[in-house]
Amino acid sequence: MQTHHCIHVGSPHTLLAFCSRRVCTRRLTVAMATPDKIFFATGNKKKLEEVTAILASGAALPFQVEAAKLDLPELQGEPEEISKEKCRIAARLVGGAVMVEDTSLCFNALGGLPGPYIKWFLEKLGHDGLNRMLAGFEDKTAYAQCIFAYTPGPDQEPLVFVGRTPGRIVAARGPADFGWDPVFEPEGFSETYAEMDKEAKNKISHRYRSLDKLRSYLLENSAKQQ
Ligand SMILES: O=c1[nH]c(=O)c2ncn([C@@H]3O[C@H](COP(=O)(O)OP(=O)(O)OP(=O)(O)O)[C@@H](O)[C@H]3O)c2[nH]1
Ligand SMILES: [Mg+2]
Repeated sequence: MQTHHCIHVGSPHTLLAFCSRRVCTRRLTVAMATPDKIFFATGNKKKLEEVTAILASGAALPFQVEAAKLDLPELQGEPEEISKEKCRIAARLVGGAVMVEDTSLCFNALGGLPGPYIKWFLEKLGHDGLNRMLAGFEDKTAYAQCIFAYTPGPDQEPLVFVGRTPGRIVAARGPADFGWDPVFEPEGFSETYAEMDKEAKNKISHRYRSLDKLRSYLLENSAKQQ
């Protein structure tokens, strides 16, 4: 029997095994195991409520999702990179498989800003201030974006899943118990996120769209292991 000395090159969700023998061109693709438990790391109670409801409303998962209450840093840069780096930090802190998400609110007239910095804009300006930022523009359209990042462990590169819901910025309507929900009216609806039933929001939201992609990935990946 020949002995192959293979090196393993980690890509986000596969282990690619390349044989190091020059004559051998064999390349194996092995799906990365889905762990039994995945932490959802966030410091935001409302996000956790929505994630719990979205996961409960879909197909049964072959792994457990456990909340990890962490105070994760607010990073700057491109939204996908922010989410990935947040995920790397969380994976080191929990020492295992983890998912995080980073949420942006992007005004089209402002080239996508405030984007990932919406937390500070909302905190400093409030709902009225967010509306006033668009006072000089005809275009009040915006999109809500959620990017889940997932890694099976601290030594693996995170994968990202982008979910977007288009809409527009309006004067605040509805309960003010979650961030900018009162000023965001999703396209095709006459209610703001805040005025909608939780269930209705969770069927069309940026968070649902992103988490649904991650869920499909995890289900597919765990099916491959059966
Ligand atoms: O009305 C809203 N509807 C939503 O669906 C929603 N999702 C997030 N947010 C707010 O937007 C900022 C994102 O910043 P963010 O992603 O860094 O979140 P965060 O710092 O609160 O938690 P985390 O980073 O620990 O997970 C924070 O102010 C969040 O409160 C939302 N507001
Ligand atoms: Mg944050």
